[in-house]
Amino acid sequence: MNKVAYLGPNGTFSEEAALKFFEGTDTEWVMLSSIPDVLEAVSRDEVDKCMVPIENSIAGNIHMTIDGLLLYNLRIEADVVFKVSLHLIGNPGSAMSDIHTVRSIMPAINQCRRFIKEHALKLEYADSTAHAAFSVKESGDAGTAAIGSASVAEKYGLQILESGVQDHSANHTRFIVVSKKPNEDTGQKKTMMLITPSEEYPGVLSSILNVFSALAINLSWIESRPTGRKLGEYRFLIETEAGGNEQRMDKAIKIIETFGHDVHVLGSYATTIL
Ligand SMILES: O=C(O)C(=O)C[C@]1(C(=O)O)C=C[C@@H](O)C=C1
Repeated sequence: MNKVAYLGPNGTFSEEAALKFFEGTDTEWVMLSSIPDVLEAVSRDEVDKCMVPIENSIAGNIHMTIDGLLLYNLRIEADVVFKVSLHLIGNPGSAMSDIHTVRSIMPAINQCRRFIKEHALKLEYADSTAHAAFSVKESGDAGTAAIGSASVAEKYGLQILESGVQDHSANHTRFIVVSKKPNEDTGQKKTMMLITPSEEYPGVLSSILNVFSALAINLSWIESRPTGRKLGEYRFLIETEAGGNEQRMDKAIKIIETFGHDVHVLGSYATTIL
């Protein structure tokens, strides 16, 4: 049996995605109240794995997940694409015209910037969409609404005041399944690695990217994060569309290492579209 953590309380998108992805497996669930807490639970061996959001098609990368992955030196076992539809949800009896404040987790707020601006709503941040919905319910406040899923509205007895409030109707969040151990699975299609340049010099990133291009390895994702040592000094997370067990990946890593850069593979995995 696997012990799997995700962002709670009941009704988050993380919960919906995790229940669907692990459906039919023998799983014990652990709900935690923030994304950093979920990743920390894996690092402390309190759970075997977790499922966390890493990127959204409207709002972009979720840095608290990326930074937690790096902080705790965790591995990626799988990635999972999940369709997200966001709604403005308020207390029973409240109307759209009553709402002056909107509450949710930052990535969800960032997916709805246009709607929030149009209605000149004040922002309040919560640790999850479900926590925002729960606190709106608990307060009974008619002027504050949450941004969350249709199922969380139903779960907490709230009403949908406006549906589909995200900036674009097509909206997907990519989740990753994270553990402490490297993935032994042979069905690997993508590889995530952290590349830390030996030093800063003009063209350092292009020297790395050229290696993948020369070996015809497509990149599916790239993110730069500060090393924290000095302003302007970065390390790069690069995801390739090639499995870690492919010869061309082995070759790419060896060449990049001969440049003196550090290459750390976070995992090799396949994408599931839920
Ligand atoms: O708050 C939730 O419901 C979550 O599962 C987190 C989260 C996120 O942080 O991206 C997950 C999917 C959606 O993009 C909105 C919120």
